[in-house]
Amino acid sequence: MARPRGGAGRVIPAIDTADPGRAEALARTLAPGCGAVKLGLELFTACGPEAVRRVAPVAPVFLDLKLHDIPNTVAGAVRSLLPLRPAMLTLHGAGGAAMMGAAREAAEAAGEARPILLAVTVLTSLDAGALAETGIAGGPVQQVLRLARLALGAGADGLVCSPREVGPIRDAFGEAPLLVVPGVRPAGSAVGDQVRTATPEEAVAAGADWIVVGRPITGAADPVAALAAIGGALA
Ligand SMILES: O=c1ccn([C@@H]2O[C@H](COP(=O)(O)O)[C@@H](O)[C@H]2O)c(=O)[nH]1
Repeated sequence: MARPRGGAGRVIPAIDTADPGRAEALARTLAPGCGAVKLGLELFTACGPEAVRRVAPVAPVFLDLKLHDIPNTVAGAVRSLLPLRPAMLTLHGAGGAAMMGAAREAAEAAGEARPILLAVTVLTSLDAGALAETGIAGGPVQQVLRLARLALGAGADGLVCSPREVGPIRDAFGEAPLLVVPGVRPAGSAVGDQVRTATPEEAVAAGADWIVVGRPITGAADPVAALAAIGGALA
């Protein structure tokens, strides 16, 4: 999947539902106005690979399963997912270099069709206090940069981070890493459980390649119009 040049191609709607019919229908209506669609844990735990098979013919799939286990197990999970031909796949950077290296090695078996491997850094729902409760002092930016270095050194193609860390990552690592950014909220929309947020325009201006937007699109009265309004305002 090529790096987007701007506009609607930068937007990845997060389709969080347990209903595969709704997922497929949303993907069909949103696909012409976006770069890919994101399917995650809610759909996959409800319906498994079949849900991905239904959506994959409609739009490139960012499969956000956030794999996090011992290296052998994660490598096996990546091998099992390859037949679904996801365009992008996530694993947790906190799983460590050996785990991410094993995932990369397993993904290589797909050759040209290898999914983009993205390391999730610090979840966008965590602030400094919540992160400290997990034993990590120093705040999100420091931890994101630490995990970014580890992940990029271990073979990840890019990172998932909040809009707040995009600038520091670009300063530290330049243009090479692909940056996929959730925690994005159009001005005036409900933040919900997201904590480290910014607007779509702010995220892209900071250097995000793709932005992930879920509920502000899927919960809108007119999801196509909501997506178009976001994509249309982006550089
Ligand atoms: O740090 C992360 C990593 C992944 N996500 C996922 O992105 C979407 C965001 O949905 P919204 O409705 O726009 O909040 C969701 O699927 C998360 O699992 C994230 O938010 N933060």
